Amino acid sequence: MIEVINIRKSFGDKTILQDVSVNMEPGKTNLIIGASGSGKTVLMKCMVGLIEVDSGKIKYDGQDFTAMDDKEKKPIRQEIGMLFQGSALFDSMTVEQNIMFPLDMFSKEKYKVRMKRVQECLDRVNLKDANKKFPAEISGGMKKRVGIARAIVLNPKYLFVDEPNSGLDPQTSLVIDKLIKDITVEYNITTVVNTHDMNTVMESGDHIIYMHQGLKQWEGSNEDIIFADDQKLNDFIFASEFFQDIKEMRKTEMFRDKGWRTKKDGENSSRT
Ligand SMILES: Nc1ncnc2c1ncn2[C@@H]1O[C@H](COP(=O)(O)OP(=O)(O)OP(=O)(O)O)[C@@H](O)[C@H]1O
Repeated sequence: MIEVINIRKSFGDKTILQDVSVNMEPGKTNLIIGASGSGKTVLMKCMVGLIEVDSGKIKYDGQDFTAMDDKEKKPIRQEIGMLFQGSALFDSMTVEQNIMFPLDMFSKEKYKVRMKRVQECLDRVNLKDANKKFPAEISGGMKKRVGIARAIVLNPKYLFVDEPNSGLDPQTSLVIDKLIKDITVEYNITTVVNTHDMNTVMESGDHIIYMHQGLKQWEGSNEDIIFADDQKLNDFIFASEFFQDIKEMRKTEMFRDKGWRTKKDGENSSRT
């Protein structure tokens, strides 16, 4: 689990994060959502230590990451996998070499053992016949898969993903979302995803954190979001009439499927 406890961050006289606290749980896809400039990336960078907080704490499984020096942070950093926007692959390396890179840096295993692990990860993300290809020779969706394979090659306990669907078509986005979610559950990873994609929110959001002007405005699951009455959240997620209608339809469906009673039935709404 990653605990974010009362963190604050300003740049000059501009406050970016105002007293944010949140727990990111293992085996869950924890999504950070919010408008451009609301502080999502700064929050994520504070969590991995790329930006130093002004006050507050970040704890990794109970260990106070913010109180550690660089040497003390190293073992935790080795347990963090990262997937950046645009996948950030090395253009001059093949797919295989890209995934091997973290192992070359941190593993003392023999080449054969490392290559076996590379192949396992390639198989896990369902990438076939791409080992010897260069990033320029594969599609955006395949690049994401390579990025995911590289992010999990060291068996991370924590996975940070920035905008997994940027530049992908809706269908490929769903496949990538599912892959991230499946891997999270399978390896019990604490996954933190920064996203603008409402499909991701509705499909993979076990735990959603909505940021508004540097504050944690709302948190809950993709099911809770249907029933949320936070005006700012609703304005953000269900901005268009189309999405508003879908929300109402989904709400009605969920009431029906789960046997909840609605006010429409002439009774008080009740969820159990
Ligand atoms: N290193 C920095 N120095 C000064 N200001 C910064 C720095 N990094 C971020 N900011 C400011 O912090 C605010 C929040 O930025 P952040 O990148 O977290 O937004 P975001 O919610 O991730 O937006 P987007 O969805 O567009 O990526 C912005 O006003 C940005 O200009």
